[in-house]
Amino acid sequence: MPTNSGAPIFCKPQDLHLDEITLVRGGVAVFKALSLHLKESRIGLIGDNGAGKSSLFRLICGLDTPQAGRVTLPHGPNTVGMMFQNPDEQIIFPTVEEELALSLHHLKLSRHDAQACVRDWLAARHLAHWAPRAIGSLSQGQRQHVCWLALMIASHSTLLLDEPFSSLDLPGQALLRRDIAQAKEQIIVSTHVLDHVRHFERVIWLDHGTVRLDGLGADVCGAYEADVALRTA
Ligand SMILES: Nc1ncnc2c1ncn2[C@@H]1O[C@H](COP(=O)(O)OP(=O)(O)OP(=O)(O)O)[C@@H](O)[C@H]1O
Repeated sequence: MPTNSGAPIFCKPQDLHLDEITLVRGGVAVFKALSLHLKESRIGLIGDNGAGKSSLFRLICGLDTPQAGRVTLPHGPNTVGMMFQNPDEQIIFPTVEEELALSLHHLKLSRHDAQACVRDWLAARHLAHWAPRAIGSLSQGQRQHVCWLALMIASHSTLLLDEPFSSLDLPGQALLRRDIAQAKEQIIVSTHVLDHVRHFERVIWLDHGTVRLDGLGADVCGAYEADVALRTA
């Protein structure tokens, strides 16, 4: 049974390699010979709309296959979990406990036992009342939170979070920031709100499918802000 209580234990981060990736979507080349080595525990992904952030995530988790090049995940694709920009693209079950039970499929439990595990896990996080709730009765932000819970209860090595703060209220954003800080998994966050990644050890600025800048969060976020200020002056 996975837990997230107590002090964070950082396992060895994934060592993801993208080598000379070319990806075409809708007839347009999103990436041409893109190479990245992703090994840090916390990585931010920033850039304008259409820069390629979601496309990069889709490549890493195997939803898209590159036309050329290779994505290498040392521990296999099942160790990568993704939180979609739109929770409705991710959630498939009608209740919270059923949705979270899906994340435990690797334990090969009966449906009854998996849902009991989910209820215990939620109770340990003071969220027992969420278990029976119908997904249809949740707000967009609450559904986004369910998607995050579904990732946390699973046993992935790497979590890809595509604009995970976009629908969350201020308390929800603070709680997610705390969860991200404490999580043992490698986490890559795509966001337009730079303060969520400015403190990260690494931020990658994507610009029309290329890496414009790659380095310390504070440096890369500052450079992107300066560029945006110039372009919008
Ligand atoms: N389903 C699709 N079919 C064809 N082209 C797509 C599709 N989704 C995205 N694209 C194209 O791929 C490029 C990269 O889009 P992507 O969604 O990866 O950008 P993004 O950086 O995540 O943008 P945003 O900040 O708006 O979420 C864009 O040129 C976009 O038009």
